[in-house]
Amino acid sequence: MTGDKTQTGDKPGRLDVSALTLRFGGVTALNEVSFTVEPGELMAVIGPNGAGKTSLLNCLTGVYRPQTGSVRLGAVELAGRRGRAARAGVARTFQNHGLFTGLTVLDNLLLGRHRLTRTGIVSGALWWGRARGEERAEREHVAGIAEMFELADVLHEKVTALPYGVAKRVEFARAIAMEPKLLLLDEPVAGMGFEETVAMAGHLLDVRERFSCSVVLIDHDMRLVMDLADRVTVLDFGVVIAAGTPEQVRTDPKVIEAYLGEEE
Ligand SMILES: Nc1ncnc2c1ncn2[C@@H]1O[C@H](COP(=O)(O)OP(=O)(O)OP(=O)(O)O)[C@@H](O)[C@H]1O
Repeated sequence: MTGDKTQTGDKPGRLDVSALTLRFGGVTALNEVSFTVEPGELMAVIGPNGAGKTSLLNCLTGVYRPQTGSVRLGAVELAGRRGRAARAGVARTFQNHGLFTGLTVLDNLLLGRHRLTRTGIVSGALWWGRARGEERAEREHVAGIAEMFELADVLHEKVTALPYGVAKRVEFARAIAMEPKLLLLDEPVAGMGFEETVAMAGHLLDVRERFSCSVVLIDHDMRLVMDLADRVTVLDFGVVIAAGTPEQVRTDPKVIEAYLGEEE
């Protein structure tokens, strides 16, 4: 079973976050947070330090169990259901990439495909021919993704040998290899220089053009956010203080006030 059938009319791949409240003791990290992301849409979630962005991502992946509220991806309820998110088609990148550093780029990308491969270990042993055929197809698929992310030259390198910016790109590519319905990007350009940031922004645009997954992007780089997002949700002390297009949010007095003193 992959999830609860909650109501008819749920759009596959639509993220529906509803009245999410998460407390840590006396701290309310998220307070009645609601928003939706349509398939193919890029939603940026921004806010000053401690606003609740990471807590939100952890609720979307079922790592944190909110006290109240729901997180639905299509018809599947994810809130508090650890382990269900990946099966439901959620892929996430991390602030400090979450790759297997001792493995090659190719193996990391193939591991991203694991959820999607049909032949398990036992059936693979029984149906060796089918397993071989599937493996070949997987390698070809992954090679195409590596090409898209300009990783073809480093496919057989171990991740540990790669510069940080390239490793972040590998992680992004691995998330795409999972063919996600919902892609969660946690500070994809953090720690990158200007050129690497521009390159990453290009890959983000590429992904938006070629795939129809819903995307939630968290980043402190306002230029990236404002350039790429279709809509922006602004959190402050766990509360949604503004939501709208980048232009609407940029000029919102509540947002300007929340960020006063935050800029370098
Ligand atoms: N595991 C935890 N235990 C207790 N309090 C927590 C925990 N995780 C987060 N918090 C608190 O919840 C609030 C929101 O934190 P969160 O890390 O989600 O904010 P953030 O917007 O991601 O911040 P940053 O931009 O600095 O990463 C903060 O007050 C934080 O101290």
